Amino acid sequence: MTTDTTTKDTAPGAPAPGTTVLDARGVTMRFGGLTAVNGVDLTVNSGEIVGLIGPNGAGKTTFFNCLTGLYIPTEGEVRYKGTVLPAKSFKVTAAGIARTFQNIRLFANMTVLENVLVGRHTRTKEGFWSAVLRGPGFHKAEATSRERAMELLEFVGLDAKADHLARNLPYGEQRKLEIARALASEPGLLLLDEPTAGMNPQETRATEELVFAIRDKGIAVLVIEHDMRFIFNLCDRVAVLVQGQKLVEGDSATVQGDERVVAAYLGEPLENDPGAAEAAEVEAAEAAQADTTKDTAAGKENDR
Ligand SMILES: Nc1ncnc2c1ncn2[C@@H]1O[C@H](COP(=O)(O)OP(=O)(O)OP(=O)(O)O)[C@@H](O)[C@H]1O
Repeated sequence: MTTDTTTKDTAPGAPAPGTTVLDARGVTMRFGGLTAVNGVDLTVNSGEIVGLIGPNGAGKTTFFNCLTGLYIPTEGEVRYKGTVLPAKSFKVTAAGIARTFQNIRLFANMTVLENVLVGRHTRTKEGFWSAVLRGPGFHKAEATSRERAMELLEFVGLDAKADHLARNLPYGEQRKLEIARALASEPGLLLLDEPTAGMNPQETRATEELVFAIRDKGIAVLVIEHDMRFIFNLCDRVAVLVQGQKLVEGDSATVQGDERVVAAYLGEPLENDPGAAEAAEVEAAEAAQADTTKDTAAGKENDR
């Protein structure tokens, strides 16, 4: 596990160490009669990886949407570095919050590099006419953007595939590309919505390392995930949402040991439950072994 907290390679949008980056207070989101998120407080500080977990339908994605300007909370307030967030998602991105989505949203027919360049648009000052006239300012900005995009691709391990079409990447690499694109807006806070969904154990492990490396660049991270092993390995702090409300918040050991959390998940097996597959495999192998032993014993009986 990478635990190096040096910030020698600090990202441009990274906040000063130890500051509150995100401060959500009393966030409530109602859809008609349904209260999807109910008075949730959550802070994320610089240098922190915070996890948001909860059963299906607990309100995690809705809460994320309230943090990124996709939804305007019915009640409550969200501040980023002390300033109340604007109500438009592109302004939230420009302010310094970037996100990935539960369902990958890449430009499938664009190259890997182009996808990252799209993510840089909130950081390029060159306007429409500059782009049309393609003057020296445009070319310089374009060269800088390409250079930064390639750096980010190298960071996530996709530089060799810069010219591939996004749709031709394997699933795990598409998720990495989404992260590179989000980083292209030079965020101070990165929100990851189920970054390991559909990944195999090796890809999940690589994603864990990538998130640590992002944190080591000074970017605060808030992550939703159903894979508990991933969350508890990764996060400095974990908040548990149940039916729209924050039930518990604390470090991994505190949350894992909280009876209310265990109860909230009862009746709904954890997705990617750590060890469940292996346990099933061992049980099956033991059962098969028992059968073979029985057959052999029976065979020996018959031989007599
Ligand atoms: N746009 C919407 N309109 C109406 N209801 C919604 C909307 N978005 C979410 N909901 C409802 O709000 C509740 C919370 O949903 P949400 O997707 O935020 O949960 P979640 O914790 O992210 O679940 P999952 O882990 O399955 O992704 C659910 O009951 C859902 O049906």
